[in-house]
Amino acid sequence: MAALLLCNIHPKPPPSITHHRKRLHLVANIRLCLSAPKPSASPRRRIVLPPPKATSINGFSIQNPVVSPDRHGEENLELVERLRRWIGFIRSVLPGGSWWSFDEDVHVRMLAEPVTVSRALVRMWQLVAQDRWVIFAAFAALILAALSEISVPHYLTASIFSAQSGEVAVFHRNVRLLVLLCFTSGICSGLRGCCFGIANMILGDGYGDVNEVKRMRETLYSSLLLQDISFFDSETVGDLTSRLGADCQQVSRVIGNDLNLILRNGLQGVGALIYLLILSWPLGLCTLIICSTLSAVMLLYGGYQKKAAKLTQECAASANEVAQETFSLMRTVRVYGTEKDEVERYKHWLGKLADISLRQSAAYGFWNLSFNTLYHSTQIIAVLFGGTSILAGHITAEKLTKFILYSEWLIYSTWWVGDNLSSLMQSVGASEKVFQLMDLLPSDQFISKGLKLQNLLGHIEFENVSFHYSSRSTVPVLQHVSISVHPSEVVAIVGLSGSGKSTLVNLLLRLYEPTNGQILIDGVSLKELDVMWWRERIGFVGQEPRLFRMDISSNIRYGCTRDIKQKDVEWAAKQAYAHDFISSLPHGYQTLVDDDLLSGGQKQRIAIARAILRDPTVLILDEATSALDAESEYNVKGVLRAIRSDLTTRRSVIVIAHKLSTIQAADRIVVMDAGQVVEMGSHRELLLKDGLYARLNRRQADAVA
Ligand SMILES: Nc1ncnc2c1ncn2[C@@H]1O[C@H](COP(=O)(O)OP(=O)(O)OP(=O)(O)O)[C@@H](O)[C@H]1O
Repeated sequence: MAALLLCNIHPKPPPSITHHRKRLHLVANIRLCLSAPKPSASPRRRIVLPPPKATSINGFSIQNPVVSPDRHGEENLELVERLRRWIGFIRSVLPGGSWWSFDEDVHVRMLAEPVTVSRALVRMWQLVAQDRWVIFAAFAALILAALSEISVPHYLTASIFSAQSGEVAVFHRNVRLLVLLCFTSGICSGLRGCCFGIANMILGDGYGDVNEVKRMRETLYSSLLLQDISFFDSETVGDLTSRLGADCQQVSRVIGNDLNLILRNGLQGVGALIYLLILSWPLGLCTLIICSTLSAVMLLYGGYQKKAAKLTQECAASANEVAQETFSLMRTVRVYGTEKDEVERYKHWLGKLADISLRQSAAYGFWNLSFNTLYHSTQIIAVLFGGTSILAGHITAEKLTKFILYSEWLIYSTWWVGDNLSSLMQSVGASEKVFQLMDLLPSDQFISKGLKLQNLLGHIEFENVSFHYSSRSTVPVLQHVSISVHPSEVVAIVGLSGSGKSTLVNLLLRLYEPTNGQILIDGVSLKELDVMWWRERIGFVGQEPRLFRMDISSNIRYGCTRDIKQKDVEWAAKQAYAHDFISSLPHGYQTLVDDDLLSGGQKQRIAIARAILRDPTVLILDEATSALDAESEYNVKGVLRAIRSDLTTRRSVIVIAHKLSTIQAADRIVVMDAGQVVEMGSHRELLLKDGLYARLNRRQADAVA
């Protein structure tokens, strides 16, 4: 009868089913590793084999057998070799063996101290604290459901044995209680699941458009967006999107899933243990010892899973990075025919992921093995000691049945706690990077409130500015640069590629800070100005303007804080000679574009329209006309001339150009070489000087001729 009850009432599935597939994978891999080499020589013919090659599978080195001309000797050697490999492999897969260690070349980049479980939980609590009522309701439902569920075996056994002994009143009372317990546990379990689900959604696992969902993703995203530009020089897009996607999802499972199940099973386990000790303390003590052993194995397993989770995270991010890069450079990949190479690059990381997953599955197998052995030990102990006690008349069959049911409950609860604890460890492992990124302080530029000048004239002065990028601190990019741009002046910056022209503009936009010297705007240090205010007054067209996946009108309006009407957008587009091509598109200004749907010249014209629409005091054009055809370039230059000569709007213009013909009319030309200003003057003055500018000019003229 006890066996019948055991089969029917326990609500949880046996642990071994879930990972059956993974274990098959493991077996297949081990078979692959140990399969004997195919017979390579017939008995009569002498075959000269190539020299033995060393092979390595997961760091387990295998030496191919040396073939002797003598067949018996050859077979013996082969047998010895196979035996040696078997022993080597068995030793490596035993707990603590080399097979279990993870690949060394997967580098986990750490930004701060590792996160402990308690710290991770505190951080998650901070994220859901705003909606703490959900968590409290979830815990209340959890406690009620757990208490109801744990009482079921008691009343079930009591009902059966009261029916057997013919106590009708007791039987009916027990059945009524059973029905009540079933209802309470059902309703409370439903409530618990719902409340934890909501908590999960708040934390970041939700995909609905419910208010305040995805708090973790939001927090992480805004923390990332407020970092200095140099941060993005060192982090890759694939890595960051991986943190925002898969890692946030993994972390958000903690409260809604892992913690929920750990608490439920923990509570039920403690209840079952108390009940067991009350029923029979010696038998209860035996079960407790077995459960403690299980807990010790569980802790080891949890630690291993945490490490595996971190490595999985790194490999997944690297695979993501490769895919992202390949997709964004798809045209280059296609033209150079490197699809296979890219697949290999991706496969490399997938291989590493599979490698980690294999070890995780094997660890899971060990964990299940320990569980099953210890689980059956409790049954044997119960039957052995319990049966003897029944025979001696110390306990009743009803008590023993209850004991077996509750000991099973206890051991399954321990198993579930262990299983969810390892999942919790994985989530904590994944949370490390997420929290470290969340904890990064925003760039100073967003914290400090700077000055806003009443009347900006646009007088720019670089005073002895030197700079190097922090990612290459030994390479000076700018050295002692001193330039001034007067209000309404057009200054062109020319020089060889890599001489630091764009860097100069980056400093003016405050994307980076000078390492030495300072930049003054109307006599005030740029550092003291409110950076958002300053950037609002700049119109910038970069070397390779990129468009957002939105309609053309929104792309032109992008970042403009003024109240803009559609006619203003069209005016700016006309000024940038973009109106005609926009109007010829099927949906005109409402055409959805992204970076790949327009030509380089069309994108440049939209970017110029965007800069003009801002009505900037300082206009910066970094190779802004490089992709324009001769006519558009001529027209756009005409617009720039008009903007400049418009006396009602005073505008300082900085133009960087490689085509020297485009900047001849500039008020001043600054020539740069290796991060230094080597010449300065008008086109005519510089030609007379016969220096670098004159040389570059001659070269370009020769190239055209
Ligand atoms: N984000 C960065 N991190 C590190 N080094 C950089 C970075 N950006 C540019 N550099 C380096 O700084 C130097 C100057 O680059 P910059 O882009 O300012 O040159 P440039 O004169 O504008 O070149 P080009 O005319 O080809 O655009 C180059 O050696 C470049 O490799």
